[in-house]
Amino acid sequence: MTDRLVKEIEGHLPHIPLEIVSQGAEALVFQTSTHPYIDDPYLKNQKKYIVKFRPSKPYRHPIIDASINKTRTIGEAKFMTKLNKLGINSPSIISVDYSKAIIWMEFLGSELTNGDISSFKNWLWYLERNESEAKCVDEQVEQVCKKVGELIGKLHMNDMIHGDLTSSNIILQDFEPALIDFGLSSYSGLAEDKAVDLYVLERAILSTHSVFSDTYNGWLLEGYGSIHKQYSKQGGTKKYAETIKKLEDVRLRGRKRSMLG
Ligand SMILES: Nc1ncnc2c1ncn2[C@@H]1O[C@H](COP(=O)(O)OP(=O)(O)OP(=O)(O)O)[C@@H](O)[C@H]1O
Repeated sequence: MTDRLVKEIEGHLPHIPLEIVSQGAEALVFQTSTHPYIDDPYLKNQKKYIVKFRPSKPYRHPIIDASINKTRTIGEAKFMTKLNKLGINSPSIISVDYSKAIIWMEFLGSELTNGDISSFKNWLWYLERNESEAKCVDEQVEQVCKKVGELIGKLHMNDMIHGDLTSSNIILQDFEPALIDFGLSSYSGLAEDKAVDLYVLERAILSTHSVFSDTYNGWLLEGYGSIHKQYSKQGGTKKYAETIKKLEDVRLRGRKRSMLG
């Protein structure tokens, strides 16, 4: 991390111990042991919190830059608040400072035995590297994949689109999946948008967990379908059929694009 970024975050949060977790194009993500108020006993992890900060971009006009960061922080925080309200597994928001582009949130997940965070991706990789083939497709993996599908089903039944569904944006907390990273999220009831969300995850699974991708993707869609069945009174069965039909179109477009290079 550059000195400029260190200074910027230290200026906003003096005396708060911050440990960098990730530096993306859009945001810096830190882990901290400090809760801004009084510790909340309902949070899954005590003494461990996440601070997501969108730093200023020196190549943008400062007023436009501040406005973009503020809008994106508000967008992400609102989306998370709605998820929290609907009971769709995701980090609880602890505090948001729109003008400083900071979201303080619940830390989800734990360390795998190799020290990596228990994202869906890291867990599947861990199994692939350390366990037998049978273990990579055992009942527990099936359950987790189906739960991931159910989670996305709930999201889509509420006309919410993640926008960046990858196996690293799904964190396992005691084998219960939760969604993170809503920087590209949006709201849409269109089957096309939901199909693209599913397609992004399908492609991510194919490229990151290629050996068992067909099995994993099959289970994910089973879970996705089962939630829609549960929501049949709200039109879930019809919505599922429309989204899956669109998913076939999106896959076809993807194949055509890759054939054309
Ligand atoms: N609530 C959380 N609990 C535990 N770890 C988290 C949490 N939020 C983020 N992380 C960790 O930080 C990493 C980066 O977070 P995130 O994906 O939100 O940032 P980003 O991709 O840089 O953001 P953006 O896509 O908005 O630019 C995640 O992959 C995960 O390892």
